[in-house]
Amino acid sequence: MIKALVVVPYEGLLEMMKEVSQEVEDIELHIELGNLYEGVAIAKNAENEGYHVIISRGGTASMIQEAVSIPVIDIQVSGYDVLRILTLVKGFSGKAAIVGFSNITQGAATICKLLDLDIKTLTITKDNEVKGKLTGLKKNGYEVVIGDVVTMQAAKQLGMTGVLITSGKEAIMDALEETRRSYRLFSRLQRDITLMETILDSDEHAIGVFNQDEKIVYGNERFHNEFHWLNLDNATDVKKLIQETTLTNEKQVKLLYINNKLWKITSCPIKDKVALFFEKTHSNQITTHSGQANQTAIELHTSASRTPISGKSEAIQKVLEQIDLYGDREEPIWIMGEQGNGKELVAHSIYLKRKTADEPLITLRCDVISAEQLKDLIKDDFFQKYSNRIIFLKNIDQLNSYMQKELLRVLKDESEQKPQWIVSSKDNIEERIKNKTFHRELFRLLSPLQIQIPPLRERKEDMEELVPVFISDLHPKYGNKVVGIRDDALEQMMDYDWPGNVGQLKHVMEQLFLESQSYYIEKAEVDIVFKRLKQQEKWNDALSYIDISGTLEEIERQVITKVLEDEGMNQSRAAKRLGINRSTLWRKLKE
Ligand SMILES: Nc1ncnc2c1ncn2[C@@H]1O[C@H](COP(=O)(O)OP(=O)(O)OP(=O)(O)O)[C@@H](O)[C@H]1O
Repeated sequence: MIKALVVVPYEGLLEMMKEVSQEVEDIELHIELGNLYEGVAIAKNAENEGYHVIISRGGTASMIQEAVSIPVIDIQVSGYDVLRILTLVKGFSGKAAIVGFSNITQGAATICKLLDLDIKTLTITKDNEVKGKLTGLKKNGYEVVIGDVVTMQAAKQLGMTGVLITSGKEAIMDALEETRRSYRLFSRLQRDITLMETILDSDEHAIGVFNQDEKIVYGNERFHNEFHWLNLDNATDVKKLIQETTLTNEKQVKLLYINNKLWKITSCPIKDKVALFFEKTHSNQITTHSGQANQTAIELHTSASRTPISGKSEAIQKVLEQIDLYGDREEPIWIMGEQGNGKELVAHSIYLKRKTADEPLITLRCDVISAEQLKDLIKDDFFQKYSNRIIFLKNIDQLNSYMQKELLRVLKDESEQKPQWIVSSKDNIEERIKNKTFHRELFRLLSPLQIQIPPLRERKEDMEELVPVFISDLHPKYGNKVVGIRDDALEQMMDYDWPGNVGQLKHVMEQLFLESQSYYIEKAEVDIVFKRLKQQEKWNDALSYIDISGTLEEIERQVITKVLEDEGMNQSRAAKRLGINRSTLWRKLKE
């Protein structure tokens, strides 16, 4: 049974519709009175309530059509309706005109022409145009206006005679026939759409279709599940991809990192829209490794760091030459050096030399990834999938022996093509191989080319270049209050051993920059920061003896014991340092 809502703009039609509804059996007709905006509001509700079709008339029908997505049938003004009204107005004295939406005026104009009647026809596109048209007619001596409800209302306000074109039964029967036709067509289309939607919803890709303003117009179930938390409209990389696809009108494939996840996105132009297919790999499940807040195992650098490598030492000059040389080759490169020594920076420089297209550098954080995650990646053929990419295995020495073996299996698999590898590790790797904590074969396969970066303490002259570079790097962030460092302050810095190397120097420079009181960083300021640094080191040292795998009480006990030792077993001094009184300290030791 077809469920139709009839929105009638005037009462007479309501009565007639009620009469007709008694006669039809295949359409369930619900009739409501409502003109223009009222009618639209009623129709919108009906759509939500599951009506199949809406039937209305004139301007109200046109406005409803704009507002709903189910079929809207217009009770057309029939030739009989116009003839009926023209016969009526023939008896009127005074000039007459027909004013209304095109669905009323078009037919009327033809009939007037055929019958050679002197009746003017004026077409409106919006209800608010009626008043202006009628005012003009009145000025030109017209007294009678024929039209829809909206025309009647305006005529009344202007003191003109308004004649409503009412719909006869023939027009209503025609509309019902049209309702049946539209319903059949619409249900067939709806069935096809439902089938297509079901197919798209069962696809394992997340699919989103965007218009040229980068606004989403369709998303399959997967898309909404994956991205309900993400306002994709604002993801700049996605926007860029849509713009590029629109511009080139060509299919594009990109790896994008959206909210900590790696996606392979295929972007296709479809008429004036762009469809994005988001491919999910196991790597997407790689999120935070327990204990390492906010660190992801896979990082994607679409534009790798272009920080220039500074340093005038022979060691750094050699590194630069090696980057230049190895940048043109394809074999794996192993970069060795202490923590914070620029290994990642060197890896980025090599990537920038080697990359051929706009592909991102894929960094696998071996210090963050879990065995489970690595297994997932291998199972998902991650390394084969990205075999035309450059993959940076950062801190490879952090892999446990099981994970080393898994990786080795990938490397030894002759049947598959491999990505270009860049690897970084601490420089004690030979020692690790000797004491069998690192796999010799893995090292051999990944290190045909090697770059060794000596620690900063062995190339202190580099600090003369690094310090001003870091100061100028801080200007955009904190302003240009500091412009340099006093010679004696720099010397003081050079005396230090820098266990955290350039990364630590960079961090200390930031502290000095922020704390400095003048244009030049003074030695006294360096002293203060160093004092704090040494205190910190002492604590780190102490903490390194403390095993944090135990309960809070066990850890507390270890801290108390360490402080006590530090204070020569003097309980008063230890209690003071810990901010507790002596009896509490004593009690805690006894527990
Ligand atoms: N020669 C250099 N010139 C300019 N900046 C440098 C240089 N070496 C290192 N840096 C900077 O020092 C910081 C630490 O460097 P990077 O992260 O490359 O070290 P790493 O050896 O990979 O460290 P880790 O082993 O701790 O991960 C970065 O901000 C990097 O840009």
